[in-house]
Amino acid sequence: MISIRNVVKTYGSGDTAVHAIKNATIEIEKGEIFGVIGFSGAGKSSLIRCVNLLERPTSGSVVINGTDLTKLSQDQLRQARRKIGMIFQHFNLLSSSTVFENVAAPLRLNKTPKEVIRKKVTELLELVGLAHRAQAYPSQLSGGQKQRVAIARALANDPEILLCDEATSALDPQTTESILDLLLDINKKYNLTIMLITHEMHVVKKICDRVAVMEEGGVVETGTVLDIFSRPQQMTTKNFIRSIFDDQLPEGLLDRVHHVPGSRLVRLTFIGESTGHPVLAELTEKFQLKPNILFGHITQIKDTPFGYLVIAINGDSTVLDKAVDYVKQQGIGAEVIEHV
Ligand SMILES: Nc1ncnc2c1ncn2[C@@H]1O[C@H](COP(=O)(O)OP(=O)(O)OP(=O)(O)O)[C@@H](O)[C@H]1O
Repeated sequence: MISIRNVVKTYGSGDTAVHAIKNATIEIEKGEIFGVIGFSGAGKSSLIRCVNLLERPTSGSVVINGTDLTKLSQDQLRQARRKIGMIFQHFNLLSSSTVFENVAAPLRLNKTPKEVIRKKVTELLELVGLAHRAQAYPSQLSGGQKQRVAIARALANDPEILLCDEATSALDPQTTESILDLLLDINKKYNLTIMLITHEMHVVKKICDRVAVMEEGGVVETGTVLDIFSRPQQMTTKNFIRSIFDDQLPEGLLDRVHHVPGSRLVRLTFIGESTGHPVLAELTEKFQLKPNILFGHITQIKDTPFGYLVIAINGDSTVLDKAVDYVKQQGIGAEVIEHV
């Protein structure tokens, strides 16, 4: 659906050149919610703006449904962009137009008949829960309501793709939740492909199917959100996951574990059904171990329960090896993070 191939974006030239995207390749499937996460300056905004050519890549291609946008004429590009809606962190609404007129704007540009516009805008405002504010002006709305208007406007031309540039970064946590729920809703209802950029792992955890992690202009890791949470490879990814659950154990606690010879610290990860598995009881029953829980967290990644436990076990090393293997056979991730 969206193929970002070897995209490079350099601003300026010579000594002052900024290499915002060094070489990014991402494939996004139809109907998927794909997140790009990275710290400030990683190149996320530049990347998402290259998808609809708000920024033209310095090299590389952006292929949407088989068409390379970088090869289109201005007129063809205008046509192609109709199928790509976009929302922004600061909403970008027309302040002197009503909510109705903001949503109608893209349709008026296409010279859509008045009656069709009235019907479509009414439908969209109902979808985003703002039918009763059609005659209000943006200044009379809350941030969440403004973003709802922006979403309605982005959907006016029945796009196949919605690009979200830090769409919830200016909103409080509760409003963020409701906007993310709305995005999930429209993704399901219209099988809309959504690409979003964010610096909040919470956003990725709640709505994304897959995620790419960006660092210094490059994509350093890509995978399903469950994979990324259960087996993060890069330090940046681990740091983002720590913003959701910080498994750094306090020094004092580690010291105590370090004083018990033959101890192992094991990180267990439970996904889906395995969250219901009484594995600690089994370690006691089958291996006569006495697991000591040092850290635990259970959460939901999109629709799937995800649990995370750090335990200390000690005993004979052959028994500990067998116990760890047994846990893995039960479909539970088990990674020995420290031997004492
Ligand atoms: N129009 C521009 N002209 C020159 N440099 C730019 C421009 N836009 C972005 N940059 C630079 O490109 C790099 C990547 O910026 P970009 O905004 O894409 O990153 P980001 O990950 O979205 O960061 P943030 O979350 O802070 O917006 C930064 O060093 C930035 O200063």
